[in-house]
Amino acid sequence: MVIAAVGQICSTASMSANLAQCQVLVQKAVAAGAKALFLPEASDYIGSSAAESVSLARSVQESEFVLGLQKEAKNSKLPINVGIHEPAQGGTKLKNTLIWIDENGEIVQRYQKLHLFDVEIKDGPILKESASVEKGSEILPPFETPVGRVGLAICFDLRFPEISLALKRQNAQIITYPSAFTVPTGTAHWESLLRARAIETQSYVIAAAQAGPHNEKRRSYGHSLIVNPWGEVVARLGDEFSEPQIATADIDLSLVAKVRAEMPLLRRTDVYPEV
Ligand SMILES: O=C(O)CNC(=O)[C@H](CS)NC(=O)CCC(=O)C(=O)O
Repeated sequence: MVIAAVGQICSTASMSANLAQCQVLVQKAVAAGAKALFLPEASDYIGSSAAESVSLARSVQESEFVLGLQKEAKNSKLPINVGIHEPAQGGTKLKNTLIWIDENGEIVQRYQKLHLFDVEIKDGPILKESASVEKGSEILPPFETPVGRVGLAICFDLRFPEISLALKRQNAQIITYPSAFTVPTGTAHWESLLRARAIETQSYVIAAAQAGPHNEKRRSYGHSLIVNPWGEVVARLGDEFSEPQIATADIDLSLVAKVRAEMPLLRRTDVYPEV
């Protein structure tokens, strides 16, 4: 068994303050004996407008946030999965990406969010991610890590089971959903969707969440979770945002194998398409 840590922060437009929050979480994860730390979507910053978000984006070679976390990973020998922004080609948009920094501080995997969050909910959030973000175009194959074989997805991707099913078919044992869910949609759907993805893929689901007010206009739901392949919540945080927090869980890969062996989910791909 190995311990995984899920981290919860409240990012603002200040990259240095956000890095400081993540540094606290690295120390907490190391103290808890974790072998990997999972951080939320957009940990580097959350801007108060599309224009501000685009103007803050830096390449990983020039991002004080990413360089700082690489140093932390290397010094602590702790792999870190973290959501960031990167400038897209042309300079008018950015990419919403998720990187895996290994225990040597190297960026070894990168996934670009496939589904963008464009919503107009009456009395609820109005957000148009596609105005400032370029969508990704591929599912990243799962890769080996000290906590198991990890498949990457981000936030709103959670609502599209095709990605998690494809990752499971490619042998993922853990699926990540780093997020910055809105409060109304999180209240209604967050835990149900995460548990459903864990149950139907018979995988661990690790979902690090942004929590609390990022600026005057925007607030996130929090409630970071780790769910086991039987659908049980094995680590949970609340909506706290006053200080960065972690929760940890044992990742038991023999449980993944047991659940899959006891209840094989054999797809009828002769009837519906395989994803
Ligand atoms: O804006 C940034 O910098 C970081 N990106 C986000 O916070 C994204 C796009 S606005 N948030 C979501 O996808 C929330 C999804 C959600 O809440 C749901 O599916 O219900």
